[in-house]
Amino acid sequence: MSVIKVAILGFGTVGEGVYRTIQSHAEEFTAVLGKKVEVAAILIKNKQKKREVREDVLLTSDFEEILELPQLDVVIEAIVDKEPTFTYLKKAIGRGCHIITANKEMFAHYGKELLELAKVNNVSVGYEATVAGGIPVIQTLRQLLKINRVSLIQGILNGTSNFILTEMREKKQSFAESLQQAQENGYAEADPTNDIEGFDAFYKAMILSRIAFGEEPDWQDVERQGITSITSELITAAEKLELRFKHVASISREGGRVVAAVKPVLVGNENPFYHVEGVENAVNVHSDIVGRITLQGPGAGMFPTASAMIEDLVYVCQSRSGERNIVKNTVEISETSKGEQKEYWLVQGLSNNSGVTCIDEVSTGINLIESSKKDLDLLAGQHPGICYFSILGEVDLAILNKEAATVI
Ligand SMILES: NC(=O)C1=CN([C@@H]2O[C@H](COP(=O)(O)OP(=O)(O)OC[C@H]3O[C@@H](n4cnc5c(N)ncnc54)[C@H](OP(=O)(O)O)[C@@H]3O)[C@@H](O)[C@H]2O)C=CC1
Ligand SMILES: N[C@@H](CC=O)C(=O)O
Repeated sequence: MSVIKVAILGFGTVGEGVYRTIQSHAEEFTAVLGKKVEVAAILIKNKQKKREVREDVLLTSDFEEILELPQLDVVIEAIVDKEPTFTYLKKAIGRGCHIITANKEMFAHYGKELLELAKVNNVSVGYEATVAGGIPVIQTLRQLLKINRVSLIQGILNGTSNFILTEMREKKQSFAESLQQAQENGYAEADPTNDIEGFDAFYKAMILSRIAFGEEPDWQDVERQGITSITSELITAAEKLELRFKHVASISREGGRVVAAVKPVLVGNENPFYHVEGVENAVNVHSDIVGRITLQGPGAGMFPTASAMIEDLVYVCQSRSGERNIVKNTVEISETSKGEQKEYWLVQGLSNNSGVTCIDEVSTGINLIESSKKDLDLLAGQHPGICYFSILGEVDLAILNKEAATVI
């Protein structure tokens, strides 16, 4: 029986998960592909560290040794940083290998080049694991995009942030304790700033934007905010309003251009994101024929991510070119959200004489207010201590037992 020879770059949470899954699901690969899949080599940084791999696997810290293997069909990349990753993958494509990556930072920056290069070299690129861990969102979007016109994508795209927010709320743990737990579970990036400051979700949003809308917004125009400003006090105040903090990326086409934002928002029980807890991610796709669909599943971790990569392994072995005939059918959403209309916000740090309509002081120094985004942005520009979070959907004001709003 012929064999598909694979190299895995990286043997951390993801790389080891891919290796172990290839061993544990050997029969399924053979049944689906009609060929055996064999890991020929693994690239690591630290050669002194003990790894549990078969003796016939080449363990090396020199990528050139991998390129020189007599047979190499697929390179599966699970290392960190843009470089040397991009260079390695270009070389792999040049050698005629299909490539599969989990590295969203690298792919958000260089995905376009890699896809073009792959096309020229008649090989395929799998990047399902770059967005939302184990959820097959990229394959689903590819499928949806054939006829449906997508208008809006919203997603909880970072497992670490969602895990931290859940732990803080449910277990009353501190931010630092919750982050440490996420790191121990293998969810966080090597530099967790990427998770908690929203860079990771931003990269994922840009990858989704390219698939769904055929283009990305200007990166400078994307509002990116992480979860570091969310304190236990804010979480408790939100709970009093029966709301939960979720870190949400949204991408849509408005006014002839693609717009995106990545930031924490508040959602109520009626919102599908309300019940997305722990390391789970979820992606809502709004499109004209099917309406709204929600995909939900584990957004990080060893085997969920390995699942996305080994499904890609089947995909690249069965297809012969990168991006095939995707027609970018998208539709504009109406321009109602230009920041003019009044919305509800949870705001911390307002001083008296702010001139805003306060519905209630939910906790000391934390107010529920009604304002347009434009006015609030203006106020925050004048008073940099203010932090504010928009509430998606309705707020049940009956919870507050309040007669009337006041201007403060
Ligand atoms: N963790 C997760 O849940 C998910 C992670 N990803 C992405 O997958 C990638 C890997 O993440 P993860 O497994 O968590 O990371 P880890 O830090 O657990 O592992 C990284 C691995 O890459 C190796 N490595 C790093 N840099 C180099 C280099 N320059 N040359 C050779 N080897 C290198 C390390 O070697 P050594 O062991 O010797 O230190 C290690 O084995 C990242 O891009 C991440 O964004 C995507 C989806 C989910
Ligand atoms: N650090 C990332 C890992 C998966 O992409 C996350 O927490 O979502």
